[in-house]
Amino acid sequence: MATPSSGRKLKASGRSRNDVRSLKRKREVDDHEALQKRVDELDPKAEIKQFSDLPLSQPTSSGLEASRFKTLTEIQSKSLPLALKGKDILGAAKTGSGKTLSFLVPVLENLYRQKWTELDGLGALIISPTRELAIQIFEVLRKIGRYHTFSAGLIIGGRSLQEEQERLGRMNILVCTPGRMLQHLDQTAAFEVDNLQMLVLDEADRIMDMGFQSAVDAIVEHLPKQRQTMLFSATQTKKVSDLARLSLQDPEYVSVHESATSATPSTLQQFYVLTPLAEKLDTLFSFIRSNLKAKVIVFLSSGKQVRFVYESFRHLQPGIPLLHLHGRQKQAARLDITSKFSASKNSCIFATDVVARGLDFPAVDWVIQLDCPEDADTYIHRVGRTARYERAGKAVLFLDPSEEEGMLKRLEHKKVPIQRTKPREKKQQSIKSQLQNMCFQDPELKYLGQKAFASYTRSIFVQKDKEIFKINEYDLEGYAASMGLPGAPKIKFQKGDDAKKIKNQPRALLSSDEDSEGDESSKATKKPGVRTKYDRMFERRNQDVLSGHYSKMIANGDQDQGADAGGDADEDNDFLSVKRVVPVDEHSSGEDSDLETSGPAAKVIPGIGREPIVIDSKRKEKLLKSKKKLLKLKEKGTKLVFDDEGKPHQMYELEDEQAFRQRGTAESQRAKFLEEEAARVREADLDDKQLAKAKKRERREKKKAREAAEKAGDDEEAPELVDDSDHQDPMALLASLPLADDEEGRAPKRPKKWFEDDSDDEKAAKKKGRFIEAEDEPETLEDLEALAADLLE
Ligand SMILES: Nc1ncnc2c1ncn2[C@@H]1O[C@H](COP(=O)(O)OP(=O)(O)OP(=O)(O)O)[C@@H](O)[C@H]1O
Repeated sequence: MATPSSGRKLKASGRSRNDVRSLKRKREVDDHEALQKRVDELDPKAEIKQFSDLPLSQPTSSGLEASRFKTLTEIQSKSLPLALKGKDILGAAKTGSGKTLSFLVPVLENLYRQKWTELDGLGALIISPTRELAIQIFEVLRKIGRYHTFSAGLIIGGRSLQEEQERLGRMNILVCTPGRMLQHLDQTAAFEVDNLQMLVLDEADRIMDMGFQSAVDAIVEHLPKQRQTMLFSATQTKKVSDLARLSLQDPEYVSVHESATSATPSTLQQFYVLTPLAEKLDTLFSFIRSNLKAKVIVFLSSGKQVRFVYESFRHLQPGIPLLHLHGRQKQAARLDITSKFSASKNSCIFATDVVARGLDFPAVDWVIQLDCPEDADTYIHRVGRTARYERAGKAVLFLDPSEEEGMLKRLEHKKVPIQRTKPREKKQQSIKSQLQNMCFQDPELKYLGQKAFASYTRSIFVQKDKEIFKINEYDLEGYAASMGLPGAPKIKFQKGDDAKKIKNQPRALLSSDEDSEGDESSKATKKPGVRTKYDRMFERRNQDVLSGHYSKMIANGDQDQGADAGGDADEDNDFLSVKRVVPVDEHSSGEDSDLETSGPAAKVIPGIGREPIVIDSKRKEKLLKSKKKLLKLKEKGTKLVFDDEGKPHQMYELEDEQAFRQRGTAESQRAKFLEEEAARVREADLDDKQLAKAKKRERREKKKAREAAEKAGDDEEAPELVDDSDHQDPMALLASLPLADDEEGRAPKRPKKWFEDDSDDEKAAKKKGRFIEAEDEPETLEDLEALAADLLE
């Protein structure tokens, strides 16, 4: 391709525009042919040291030069000649050793040599496991590819699908995350991949593992089989099944640390400290306090752990800027945080494994692994955030005594040199009481702590390597206390969960809104209720990591029911939950009463079922004093019966088994019970019948008397038939009312509406019929006798 300077020279010589164009084209053709020839002649085993010695196009060479890349790293020197020749590559090299250029340079070059244009569609697809890494790769591509005319795009979600769809059709090179890419392949009609020449998987072992398995397999299904495929990772494997899944053809395995004595950079110093679970927050805080001028990354096992440690340490103000990063933050916030950390000279970032792979933060001094990594590979990637590209760096792994033996064995097996160190006694300080205080005063922090505790315990429980992670050997009570919690929350475990599968699940599957800090389900289920000043406060304070937790706490008040539904379904997947045992009167006296201390004007109505209600204004107080309102909030009560001594009992209680057996076998007791009950029913039946008979007789007599009075035309005397005592007795009064068949007492007939059918009339007639039947139906022998006597009369 002609550079701007060559164009100016040609113009100056006075040739016509067409001449210039055809000359330019010829030169390009010559360039391409010469370049192809150089590549064909390139010895793949040649030890090339400089980029300038490689057969590279002018735009790529210029881009590398402008980015100040001159000398090749070992992995680049070994893999680039092969990759430029179009070979499939399995590349393995230590963290920070320059793998990114090992695949980006061939991507640019191989498309360039094929004279790829916009009309040719997608030529290369680069897949990364995380958004941050995809962004980073894209940035490097932009830097070294700045003189090329290819169009390149970043497909990582976080913006509207439609927006991405519109641009997708025009892209030559795409950097993407698996989930989003698959979404486009399935949904974007104009997106053609039939022409694809190259597929690259960065952090390939991670992309090929369980969490991404189905997405990656589905993506590969869409791609043409005839292509160049390159896999890179610091922990690359030669798993045959993976190679088959990606249909690699005679891949070249390029490994630069297989023969090395260590799998980690030689400039990295690695230590571990034995610190029981209950002391590790103290040790971490003491460490941070002693390294205020350093740039530190602290790895934790879950987003909730990250949030709790970040939030509580922030309150303790250790004297160094604190940041936190996890997969559930909004994309913009994540970008902001990564760039803040990159730019900072001294700061401490608490993070999940979302930053463990590939991220190239400059000049990180320390990598602390507060929670033990799930395996040695994760360890290697985490420590790889420091000591990058020949720089020095230090890493400390915190190990519970129960984890020591198992983890050291795994690290040794992976050629990780690590030595024990001890925290300085003098510098060790305890933050336990401060955390207790904070949790007591701040229910949100306590809630966050409980969630963090649960997620930590869960992460231990679901770990596959039981030689390292022995759940019963951790001092969980002590850990809860060290977090400032009033007790270890009860955790309900569900067996059969696969740690890696859950952990590695693409976010799109974990939550429908992969960017949202909170989860959709809780949004959807949140009922409109009384907005308290705390609600308003948290809406304003949406920068605070706790606000999401507060709203969940409110939305998911039935924690104590052990339900945990809706609340944290996003991350917990509901295979375990915090299960607080709340005594009946706890709200009034125990734990949650500290809600009261969180606002001077706030009151808490305790013990009305699911959650305390914070009242912050007189109007609301009045509102809630209404019995009707309270009844709505109340759970349905349980019916109790009281014995002679006034003790409450459930309606149905199981009696003492021994006493039951003493009374005979169940069968005999049943027979006896049936017999007794039958006798009782017979007796009651008799009484009922007699009563009914007496009433009927009375009614008949009254009717007769009334009829007699009517006949005599002496209507005024009729009421006299109802004596005084009858007025007191509602039954008697009812009996004096006109009967249903009595014309006078009948309600005036309603005019029939047009849309009415006759069924109502029929029903009424039937009803009437039944009523008359019931009135006159003889039930007993005495009834029949009375009826006969009536007839005879
Ligand atoms: N040839 C080179 N000359 C100078 N610097 C280089 C060269 N290659 C890479 N680097 C620099 O080295 C650092 C690490 O490179 P890169 O991120 O590619 O490492 P990596 O092997 O992919 O690491 P990880 O395994 O952690 O993903 C980057 O800052 C990059 O700019």
